[in-house]
Amino acid sequence: MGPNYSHQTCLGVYQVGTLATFQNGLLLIFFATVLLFYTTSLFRKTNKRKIPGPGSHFLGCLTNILALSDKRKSLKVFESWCATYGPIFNVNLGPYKIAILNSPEYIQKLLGSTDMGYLGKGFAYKPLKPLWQDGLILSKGEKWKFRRRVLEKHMFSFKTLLTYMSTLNEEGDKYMLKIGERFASGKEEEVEDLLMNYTLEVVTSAAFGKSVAEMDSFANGELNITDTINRGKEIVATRAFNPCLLLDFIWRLHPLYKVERIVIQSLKLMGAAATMDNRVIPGKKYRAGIKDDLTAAGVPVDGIIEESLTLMSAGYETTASSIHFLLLLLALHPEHQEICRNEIDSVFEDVDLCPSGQLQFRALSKLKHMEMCVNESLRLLPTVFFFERKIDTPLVLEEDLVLETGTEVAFLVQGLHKNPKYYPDPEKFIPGRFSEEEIKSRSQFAHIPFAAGPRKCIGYKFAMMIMLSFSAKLLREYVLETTEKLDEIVFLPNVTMSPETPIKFRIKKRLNK
Ligand code: HEM
Repeated sequence: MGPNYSHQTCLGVYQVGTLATFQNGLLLIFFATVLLFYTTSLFRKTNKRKIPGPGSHFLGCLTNILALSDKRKSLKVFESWCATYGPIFNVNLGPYKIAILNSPEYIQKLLGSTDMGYLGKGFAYKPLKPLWQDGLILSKGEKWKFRRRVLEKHMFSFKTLLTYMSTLNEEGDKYMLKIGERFASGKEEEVEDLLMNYTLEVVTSAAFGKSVAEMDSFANGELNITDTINRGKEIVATRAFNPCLLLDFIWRLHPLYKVERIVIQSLKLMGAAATMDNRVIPGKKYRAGIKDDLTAAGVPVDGIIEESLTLMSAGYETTASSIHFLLLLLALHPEHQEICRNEIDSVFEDVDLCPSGQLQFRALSKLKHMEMCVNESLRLLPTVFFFERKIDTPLVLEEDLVLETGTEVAFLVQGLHKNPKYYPDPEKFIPGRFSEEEIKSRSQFAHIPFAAGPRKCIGYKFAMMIMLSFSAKLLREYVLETTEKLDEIVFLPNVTMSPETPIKFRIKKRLNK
């Protein structure tokens, strides 16, 4: 062997004999292959930690679609996935693979970032597009940024929010009377339709300076806003939960496709009515609405229509359902109702905070227990139970855990909100979880009923004002009771979370005021 190994280089042994050269060549190839395999597997390990989840086995796509096929059970399935799979997991819905972020730390990395690559919406919003067009919820990039800035400045600034108090008082008082009439017999009744009409009224007044009746008169009585939006919801929920129906050629064969055409026509009427100038009636003062401000900012008529439809659809039903769930939880917890009522009484009896029974903006900040109850009810029963992004910039969660560009990333809000690490005894209604100290001790990304970060709900402060002022007026006048049991109510994933059957209340006039 001696003479053949006489020439050595730093890279290895240079052979003179042919056989030796061949053998060593094989060895070299072998080692190179091992090295390549090792480094690529290392590379894979550093960049693609295996993400667990119900969709990670080879039949995942089928089992996940089947698991969600029964709408009565789907919200519970979401919750059980969140409880089982930890801070991140994959769900596989046919052509769509979705990474679910299920820990405040990971959620903060995406929602807390201002990177425009994290602000785009994913496949689940496709059914909304024909209805809401390219309004704020669906738009992205510079268009979204500009419209968001204009709407924040004109519709949701502190100064503008203050002006909504008069509508909240006026409409609130009107609906207290309607509630009194509905429940006068002492029988159990539903209240959801009244809440929907009330929030529709306050949102249209704020956004367009018009009442619902005025909007309808502009459309020559052809418009039923509630029906239009309810049918729209049915269409969106049907498509969103059946990935096949997201394919346009299949959707066109579905019976609801024809209904969608009618809903689109009706929405066009609604958008047009929202943007019409108010009739001049001597002595009548209108709110300005967003039209003039958006026009002045250079938004074209089509843009004003799409933003009007978006604000109305996004704002009224979410808020009505959130009040509905709050009333349910207060009816189930008379002890908290009573604490709220004491607090409300002291506000109503203060002539500065509530002159002539009209709640002032700063009165709302005194309703501390009420606000904790609102936050706790949004934790337990978050109306918007799901939202999603499609990322255009890689998202580094850990050194070895990176979500690539193009990944669909979703948030299952109720599952996150029931993590015992952040909310011990998560099924219980404990408003004290939202005391100032408790809030400070927890990541703000552990409570996301309005999402979070730059694309957080633009109307959340307005929604809080509506919820607080309405429930304060209600508890001042009435006592809420129910024979419902929370764990027996089936909630459906109808775009927003809705009870399968109407929730019944007994709302009695208060005797000890
Ligand atoms: C309790 C009531 C409400 C809840 C729970 C709620 C929840 C949410 C959530 C979770 C998002 C984020 C959705 C996503 O990222 O896809 C959102 C966005 C939005 N919400 Fe709300 N919302 C409420 C009330 C309102 C109100 C009163 C308005 C307006 C009048 C409104 C208008 C909007 C708009 C325009 C967006 C899109 C913001 C953007 O993408 O920049 N919402 N809302």
